[in-house]
Amino acid sequence: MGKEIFDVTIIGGGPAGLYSAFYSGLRAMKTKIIEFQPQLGGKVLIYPEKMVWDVGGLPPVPGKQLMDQMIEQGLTFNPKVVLNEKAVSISRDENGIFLLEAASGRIHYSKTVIVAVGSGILMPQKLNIEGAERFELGNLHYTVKSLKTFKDKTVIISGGGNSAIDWANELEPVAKKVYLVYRKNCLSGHEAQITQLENSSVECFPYTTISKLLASDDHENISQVELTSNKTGESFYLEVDDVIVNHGFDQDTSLLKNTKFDIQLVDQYFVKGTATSETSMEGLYAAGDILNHEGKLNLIAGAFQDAANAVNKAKQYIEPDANAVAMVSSHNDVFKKRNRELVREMTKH
Ligand SMILES: Cc1cc2nc3c(=O)[nH]c(=O)nc-3n(C[C@H](O)[C@H](O)[C@H](O)COP(=O)(O)OP(=O)(O)OC[C@H]3O[C@@H](n4cnc5c(N)ncnc54)[C@H](O)[C@@H]3O)c2cc1C
Repeated sequence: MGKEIFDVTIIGGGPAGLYSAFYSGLRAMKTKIIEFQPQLGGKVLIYPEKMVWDVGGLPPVPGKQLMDQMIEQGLTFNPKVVLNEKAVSISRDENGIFLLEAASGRIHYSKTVIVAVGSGILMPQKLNIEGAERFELGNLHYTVKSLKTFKDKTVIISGGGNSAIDWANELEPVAKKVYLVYRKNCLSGHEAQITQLENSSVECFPYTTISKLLASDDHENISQVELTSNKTGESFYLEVDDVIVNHGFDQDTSLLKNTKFDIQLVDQYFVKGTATSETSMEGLYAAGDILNHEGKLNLIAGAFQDAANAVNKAKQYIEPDANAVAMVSSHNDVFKKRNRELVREMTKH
């Protein structure tokens, strides 16, 4: 089978990658997204229940809804989406075509590349207890997908960082009882969140670790946890309905280090680029949290701007006579047919 060459291949399916895919379709380029996770959404997958206030033009919106809308927009022009695919290195052939090698052994061919890998591949640090993984389909959670799941439940949260504290505070009014266990004496979170926690009914166990998980009769769920004090070595048991673990994330940032040409990096990770998303390699652009430049805004709003700039540069790289920027959507012919359908729908009632 001949190799299929795309105009733009975007590595990373978070906000920057998704908006790049939308904009690339808008500029009529053949587009592919490669994403390691089994789903699109990027870091927003970590906070589906948190309210996001600072995306321009949107009233406060839960992360999940924002993510769903970004995915819908990103897929407007039907880019090819390759999930469960880890890009491991980038090289170029003698004709300047980029070769993206994946862990699966596949090679993706592209005229241009947009690196939108955010903070790299994030995997939650798992509970270090033998056999714990068998409860992951039951009541052992590494993220809070929906607060409702924990309504009137007895929940234990393990972790002393920002997210663990946030979850404890958010679950306190929803759950029957919330316990928080952490290895050290102090919590490392925002002052206001810690004060809220201290004034709540959340019961905290410092210097404590979950040392054992005891299964329910069906063997699928945890019914009790054994907690051990790091100071005295003494153990005790708590009956729980759910266990939430937030021990941070393992980060795989190897892609740019394995890349077969020099890309200028900042702090050995971030791509040193321009305010218009160019990197030190022609034809290769960056967008979102991975990009570093003087005007960089590490927000979703900033990712959108980087993405549009990256796509505009990619378009001109492939077609030097193309306009530097795309027509605004209200005047853009590609939306004419869709607008007619939308107006018909809006005026139906
Ligand atoms: C808890 C939390 C709350 C936040 N709240 C807000 C907020 O309220 N407002 C706001 O504007 N911002 C917020 N942010 C920041 C915002 O989420 C990021 O700025 C945004 O997600 C960056 O998007 P991105 O596409 O650059 O990167 P990411 O969202 O990190 O997406 C990168 C994607 O690339 C994939 N990837 C990485 N390496 C590879 C590889 N080698 N091969 C294939 N795929 C790969 C990853 O799996 C990931 O899906 C928050 C962040 C966190 C952690």
